[in-house]
Amino acid sequence: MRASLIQIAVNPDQSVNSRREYVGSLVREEAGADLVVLPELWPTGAFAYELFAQEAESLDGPTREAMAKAARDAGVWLHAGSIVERAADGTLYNTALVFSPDGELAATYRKIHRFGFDKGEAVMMGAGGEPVTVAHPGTTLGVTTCYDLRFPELYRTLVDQGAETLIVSAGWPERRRSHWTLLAQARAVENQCFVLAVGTAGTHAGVEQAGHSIAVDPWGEVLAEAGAGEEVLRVEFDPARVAATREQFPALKDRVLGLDAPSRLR
Ligand SMILES: O=C(O)CCC(=O)C(=O)O
Repeated sequence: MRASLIQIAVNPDQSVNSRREYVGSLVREEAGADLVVLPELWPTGAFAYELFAQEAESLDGPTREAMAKAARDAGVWLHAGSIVERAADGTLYNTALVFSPDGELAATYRKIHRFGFDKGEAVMMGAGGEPVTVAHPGTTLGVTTCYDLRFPELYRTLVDQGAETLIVSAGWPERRRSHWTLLAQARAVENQCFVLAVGTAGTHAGVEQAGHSIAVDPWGEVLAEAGAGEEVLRVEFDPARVAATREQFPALKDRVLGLDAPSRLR
């Protein structure tokens, strides 16, 4: 399985349309990959809150059109990062789009854990409520977005749904880069899954981005890690290692279920 993690900078001087063209051209260059993954909210930038309403689009909008075409042209499975989705009732969502190689929209995922506490997407967007897996022919994908990475119970749910490769599409700040790396490895180890975590580079809306997209194997070893700048991180892995790891070290079988705490502690 060959995966390409496209780590771009969200340059505020570039129009959203020209960024769509740019990202489409980067996806086309990955023809031959089995999976291409883009970061969270790359059309606007994850922290460019003032653009959310202005650039919100429906699931039939310009990003879907551009990314469907890029997936088709390249003949790849494409996790096209996320967009600010405007739903029919006007609610905004941080919604990830996954395309099959014929350009069909194979899945959408509305981010469940909204970031910002009392500002940003936490107040501007609705919360998704459905964990999403995708039956890629090589491996079952679990689809997650950025802040979700801090909530292990979501990943356990995805594992229960059959996920073997956990995708984290993000716009993670440099200030908490150590958490990013640590949590990506933790989610891989505890779930005995591959983790493909893709962030953005550069600075937008005054928030320096961590970059450092990372691919981790089911033993927690880092297969590849990007630097801080724009980069395409290419990684090859054998999805059969998930089953092999779970057989050799069957910790998932020792789970004790039913210990759930109240859903909100504060
Ligand atoms: O949890 C974090 O530190 C970063 C989360 C974030 O930036 C996001 O979800 O957009």
